[in-house]
Amino acid sequence: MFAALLSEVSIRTIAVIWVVFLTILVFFKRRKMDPPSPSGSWPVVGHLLSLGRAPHLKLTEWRKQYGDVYTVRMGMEDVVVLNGYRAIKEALVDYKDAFSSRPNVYVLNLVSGFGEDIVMSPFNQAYKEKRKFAYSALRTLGMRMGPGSMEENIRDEARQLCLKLSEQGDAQPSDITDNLTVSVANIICSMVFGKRYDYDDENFLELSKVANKLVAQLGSSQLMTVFPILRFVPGVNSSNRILVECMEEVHAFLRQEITKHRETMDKENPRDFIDLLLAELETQEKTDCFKEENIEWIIQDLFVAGVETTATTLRWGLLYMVLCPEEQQKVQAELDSVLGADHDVPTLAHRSQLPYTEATIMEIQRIRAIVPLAAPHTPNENTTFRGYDIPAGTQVFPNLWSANMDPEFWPDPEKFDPSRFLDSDGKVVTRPESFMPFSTGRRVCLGEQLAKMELFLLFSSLLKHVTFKLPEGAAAPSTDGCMGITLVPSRINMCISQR
Ligand code: HEM
Repeated sequence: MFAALLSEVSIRTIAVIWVVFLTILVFFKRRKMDPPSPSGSWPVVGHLLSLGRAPHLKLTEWRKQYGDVYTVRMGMEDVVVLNGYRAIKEALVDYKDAFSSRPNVYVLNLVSGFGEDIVMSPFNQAYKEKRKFAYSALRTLGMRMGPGSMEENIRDEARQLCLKLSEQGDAQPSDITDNLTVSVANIICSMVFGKRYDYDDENFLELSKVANKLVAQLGSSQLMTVFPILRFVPGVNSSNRILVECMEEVHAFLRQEITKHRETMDKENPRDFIDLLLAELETQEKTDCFKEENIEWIIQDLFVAGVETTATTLRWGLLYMVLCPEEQQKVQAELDSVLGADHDVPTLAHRSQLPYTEATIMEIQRIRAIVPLAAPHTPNENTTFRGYDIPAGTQVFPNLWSANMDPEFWPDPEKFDPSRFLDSDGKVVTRPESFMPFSTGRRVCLGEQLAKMELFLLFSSLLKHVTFKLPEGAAAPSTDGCMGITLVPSRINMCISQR
């Protein structure tokens, strides 16, 4: 009986100790902390319906309620959204080792050769070598002086563009999107292929048509980005097929150009980006990180990431110039005072003497961040950020729009006001906080310097030679824009008068 009592007591004791132990364990074990998430997530679609056609606006609005770091559900997947300058900088700069990779997203993988390029490459040794090479090639080409230099190529395009607009005349209001796209594409062609194309060159027109189709298709493949399974659904998967066909055409063209370069190149005197790539390939073969197949994908990156972005920024610029004619006049007055009666297009040396023009370009990039959610990032491994657990592979969106439009840094953010970027001496404020059109950290835009050169030379040349106006009695165009792979303004017909 004693033995039975003992065993009952000890069983009870053991049970109590076990319960206490488990309670302590549960209490002290740190609970997995997910970032907060807005209500209204539906099965299968998650928050997609609430995000609507302007996700950057909804995500920025949710910041007020859910803070700088929160989660939204995109279809069946959780996405962490970083809002505001501080959270974005902290993640992409202070935690750069954690947040510099790219997630596994089917459509993006498809158009990047499954990470063979730079933009969508996971953060690894091969990425570092591709980016290092491309960065130094752009620098090498950018530092060349005189005829054939990057600056001279851009100035040539600026002249051609102004000439084209003067030929069109000002009788009929017109939209100049296509002209801008040709100019910017030709700048990349000069840099990559060592030659520009005439506006009516058949090869060039064909390539532009395919490239535009590719970009448009990418914009309309967003449903497949969220639900990759749709690529197996007959009928619905047509966009997948079109993407593949467009890419095959682009790559066939690129292969031809690469072959021609290989046959004619002189290693000692690289003419352009392709020559530099081919020369690099020979040295890189030793490390095995940077291979033949990367070449086409890196070149494709320069076109996909470098043409629509720059042309779209210029389109927003002209839209704000017609909406704010007093700002257009201020820029033109500054250009006239510095350039005088010189009819040629400005040079980069004029930049420091044209602070208002420079500030206007910065304001255009602030008020309409054309890549409002940057490109998706992901942590390489499970990461704790601001007390939240973010598993490896989770998509992370840096909401650049929320930084550029943050009222704490930019009072009355919807007001177009270039003077925000000038200090009390009228000088341009360099590196202002909370201004991130090119993102920040390790994956910051590779073409930032080139884009800045293009924006300055093309925008100042246009305003030096031409005044843009809305047709008499026309309604003010919307500044909402439409989200594709970039935030694009609607096409607007403008009166273009020679100055
Ligand atoms: C106004 C024009 C441009 C804007 C606003 C812009 C903006 C951006 C943004 C926001 C990103 C994503 C950064 C991130 O993931 O955090 C990016 C990446 C990139 N951009 Fe640009 N871009 C522009 C022009 C260009 C040009 C002209 C080129 C090259 C010719 C270029 C090449 C790239 C590349 C290669 C990446 C990927 C960088 C990486 O993942 O390491 N961009 N750009």
